[in-house]
Amino acid sequence: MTVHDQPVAETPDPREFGLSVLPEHEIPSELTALVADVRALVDAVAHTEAGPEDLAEARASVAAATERISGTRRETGALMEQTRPDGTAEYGTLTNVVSGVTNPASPPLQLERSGDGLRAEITLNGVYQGPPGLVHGGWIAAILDQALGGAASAAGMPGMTANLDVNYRSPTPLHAPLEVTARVTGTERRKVFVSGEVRHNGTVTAEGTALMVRFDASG
Ligand SMILES: CCCCCCCCCCCCCC(=O)SCCNC(=O)CCNC(=O)[C@H](O)C(C)(C)COP(=O)(O)OP(=O)(O)OC[C@H]1O[C@@H](n2cnc3c(N)ncnc32)[C@H](O)[C@@H]1OP(=O)(O)O
Repeated sequence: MTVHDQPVAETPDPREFGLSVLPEHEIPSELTALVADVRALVDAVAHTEAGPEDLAEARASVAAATERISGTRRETGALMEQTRPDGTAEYGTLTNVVSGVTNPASPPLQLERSGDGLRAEITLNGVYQGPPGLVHGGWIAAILDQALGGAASAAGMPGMTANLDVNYRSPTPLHAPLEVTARVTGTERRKVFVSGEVRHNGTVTAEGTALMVRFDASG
């Protein structure tokens, strides 16, 4: 069976594409807690005014921590398998730079099924700064790309972004709750058309449309 033959609601098993898959329950809670701590560390480093002594001590602690956990490494590109309430499986990339649950370089973006697509609430700290006090437009595009690709994937049509179009309607603030939404708006052969928005206090700050081209599993 190819991706093209599958019913829209059924998410293809990434193992069919040669990707490795880790069930969510096998990710230690200590790892997700460490990811949150490292995000806080990145924010602290970006904004610290500490003196040389404290900085040198912090650097030694970070080096020791890096050494401690570097012995074994997971394969890049591994996917996490979650079980939906109806018992079927759902997949997301573990180290994805926009929403990877084990990647502290990603913002804490957790997209969930909602209505006709996906939705997330996220607050971005100063690490994601572009203009003073505002979110960098590149990160807004990245978050929209992830939401749009995720919406296609959640609808059973995972693929690659062929085209992404973003309109920035109003400045997107840092340190403020944002709502991200995305949905599939149409399909044509392997083409999946998606649209999505970022909102603050109900006002659209950015909107995006994308063309996702479904993976060709036929060979
Ligand atoms: C299973 C795994 C699940 C994991 C999911 C977790 C969620 C992850 C969410 C991640 C989110 C983040 C996602 C990321 O970051 S994805 C990373 C960024 N994207 C890329 O790197 C993609 C690079 N490009 C390619 O690989 C190829 O060009 C693709 C695959 C896109 C198409 O090459 P392919 O050889 O396969 O297909 P085709 O050429 O036969 O074209 C097919 C159809 O598409 C039409 N077309 C093609 N390009 C364009 C274009 N630019 N504008 C308009 N139309 C275009 C084309 O005319 C044709 O139409 P038609 O003749 O049918 O009418």
